[in-house]
Amino acid sequence: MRHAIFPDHESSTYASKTGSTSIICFIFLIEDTNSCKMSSNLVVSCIMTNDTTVHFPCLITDHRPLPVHLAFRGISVSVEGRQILHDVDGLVRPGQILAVMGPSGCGKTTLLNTLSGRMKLDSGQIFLNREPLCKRWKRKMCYVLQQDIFFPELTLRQTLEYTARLRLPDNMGHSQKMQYVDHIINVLELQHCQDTIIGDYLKRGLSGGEKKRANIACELLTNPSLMLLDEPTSGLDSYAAYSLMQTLKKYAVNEGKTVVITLHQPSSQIFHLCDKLLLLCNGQTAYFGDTSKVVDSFGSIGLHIMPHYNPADFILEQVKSSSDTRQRIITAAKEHRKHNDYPTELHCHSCGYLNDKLNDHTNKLLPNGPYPALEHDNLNSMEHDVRRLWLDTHSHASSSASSETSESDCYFTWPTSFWTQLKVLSQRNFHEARPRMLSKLNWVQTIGLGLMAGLLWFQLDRREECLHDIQGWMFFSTTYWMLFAHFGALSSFPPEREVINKERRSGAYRLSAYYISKMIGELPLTLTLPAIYHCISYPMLGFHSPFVFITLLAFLLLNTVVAQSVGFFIGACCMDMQVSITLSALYTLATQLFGGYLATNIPIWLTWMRYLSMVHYAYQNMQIIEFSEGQPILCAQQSKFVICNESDHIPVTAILEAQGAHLPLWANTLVLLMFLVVFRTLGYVVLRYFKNPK
Ligand SMILES: Nc1ncnc2c1ncn2[C@@H]1O[C@H](COP(=O)(O)OP(=O)(O)OP(=O)(O)O)[C@@H](O)[C@H]1O
Repeated sequence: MRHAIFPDHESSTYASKTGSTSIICFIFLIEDTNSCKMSSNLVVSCIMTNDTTVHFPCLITDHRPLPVHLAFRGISVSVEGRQILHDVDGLVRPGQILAVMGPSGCGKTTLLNTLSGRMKLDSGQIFLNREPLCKRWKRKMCYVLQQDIFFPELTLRQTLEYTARLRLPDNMGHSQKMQYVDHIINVLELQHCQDTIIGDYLKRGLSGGEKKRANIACELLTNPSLMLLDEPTSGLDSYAAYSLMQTLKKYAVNEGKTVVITLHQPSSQIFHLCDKLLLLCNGQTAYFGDTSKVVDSFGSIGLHIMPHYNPADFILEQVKSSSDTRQRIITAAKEHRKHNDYPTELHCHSCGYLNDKLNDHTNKLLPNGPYPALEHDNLNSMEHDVRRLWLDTHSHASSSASSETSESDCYFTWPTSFWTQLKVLSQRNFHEARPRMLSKLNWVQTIGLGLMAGLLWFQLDRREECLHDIQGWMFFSTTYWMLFAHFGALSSFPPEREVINKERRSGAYRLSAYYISKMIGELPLTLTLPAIYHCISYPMLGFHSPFVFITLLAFLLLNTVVAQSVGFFIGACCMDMQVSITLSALYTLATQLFGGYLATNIPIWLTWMRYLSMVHYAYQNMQIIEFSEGQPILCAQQSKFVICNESDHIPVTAILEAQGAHLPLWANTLVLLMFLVVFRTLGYVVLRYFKNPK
């Protein structure tokens, strides 16, 4: 182990060679400032490997490219009582690509889910640099899903910038984060499409291959040490697939990344880019070892490849052929485990590294740390290097790892503070929701409707004959904006939920920060259109005081925000859009029916339903404001109000009593605010405790 101090960490490349062995350098920034500035000192810890030149971008303390040595052994996983993986082993080192291959349904994705900590093991062990997999390691790994999940309206660059601001730590300056975005764009050769929107099936944006690269770029931003990629080449043409794999290979080698990738039917070029191969057959290991040796290994059991045949196609055909052949292959793979060339780390199935208390005790007695099995093995030079690497990174990874390590013991911190998350997510929410919520069509609809309502109820007199029309405008306005906000929230949630779940799974931010930022980011957008509508239609109706104008607007907006909260809650509860639409239709229709305008003589046993109607409270308050201010409502000659026998005008109380029981202004306002708080809180609780992505 050698250390060197470099005065200038802006230099992004460090390469050195000593004789035939080159040096991989892990750059650790000793923080003497809040951000990665020119004056900061760098400690470069150099560890011998037989790798080649290494290139590092300017990185940050928390995100130093800690190399990861991934070993898993005896992995068995069941889903719903069915065993998917049986006793699967594997090992991959920094700078290497491990390809997981096998026929469809053999358990490739399940294995990646397991390695990423998203699925529980029945038995087996997963170690990263000798530490059992735990939540803290999630920060050091990325999982690129098969599906490309993004906000379609954002450009590639905006997507990457928001991801960088959210997932890179606060002690990294903004310009550094942007520099890092540039670096990743260059690495993945995405310069030409960085200002193109991601797009979806409605609006064209990035091509399929560019989306795949964008997906990988988002994950690379966190500078993960371990990359898990689920079929990144599927759906790409052979050139795009090869080019992507080449980029990944270059990146893995240059930056010391450990890569595990599932592949369906790779070309022979892609196949040979992978260093290690784990071939699965019905969840069992059919081969694990060097990719270059698989054909020989199959040859040794009588399965010979024809000349010029793609080895990937050949081995897949063999594991899909007769059950006899499959059994032969699986038996040979089991036999291979006993050979000397099988990785030493995978030999011992029953002993743990750090979980095993006995080992732990022994380790304290051993000067070289907790890995007795290696001590006695005949290690080749690579094994020595790896062991040294393990011992070293182990000391950086966890100083407390000498005791039993469990999920709960692992120290986990968010990459950014709550306030950073709140700020960035609010901006992103605003940015992402603006084209959707303030679309041209929505503007046309709002202005058109405002004019229509204004013309329909134009300059109404304040007479009993017009009372029903004034109430009609109020009821229509509250109901329309209730429906608009409610269904808007409902339809925005399902597509967004996918992105949020993906980001939450990778531990990018707190749910609370997301939830509050959604309210903050979307609030101005939610309020804009109803405010425009009100500004157009109410003056046409008969503007009589600025106070009434503003107060009516306030209640219309409060009603809109409350309706949006109920929409979020139902959207959060229902994974199925059809179910949420049905529930929402029932609720909003009931809200209208019991609002107090369409039906005034509600059967006694159903009157309690009106208290569940948010429109009821907003409508009541609007009437209180409208009819208690300005000119009184004059009685008709044949008035239905008893009070008109004694007076020439109708007081507000008489108007409200005609609709049944009513509450004072403050009580209606309080109930509306309670609706707001209760439904927002319930939405959070559902997302937090019932829809928590694993
Ligand atoms: N949640 C689940 N419930 C029930 N069965 C499941 C579940 N997840 C996976 N399986 C089953 O486990 C097996 C392995 O699935 P997995 O997705 O890991 O396969 P795969 O090798 O990745 O397939 P493909 O190459 O088609 O993506 C399949 O038979 C699948 O039906």
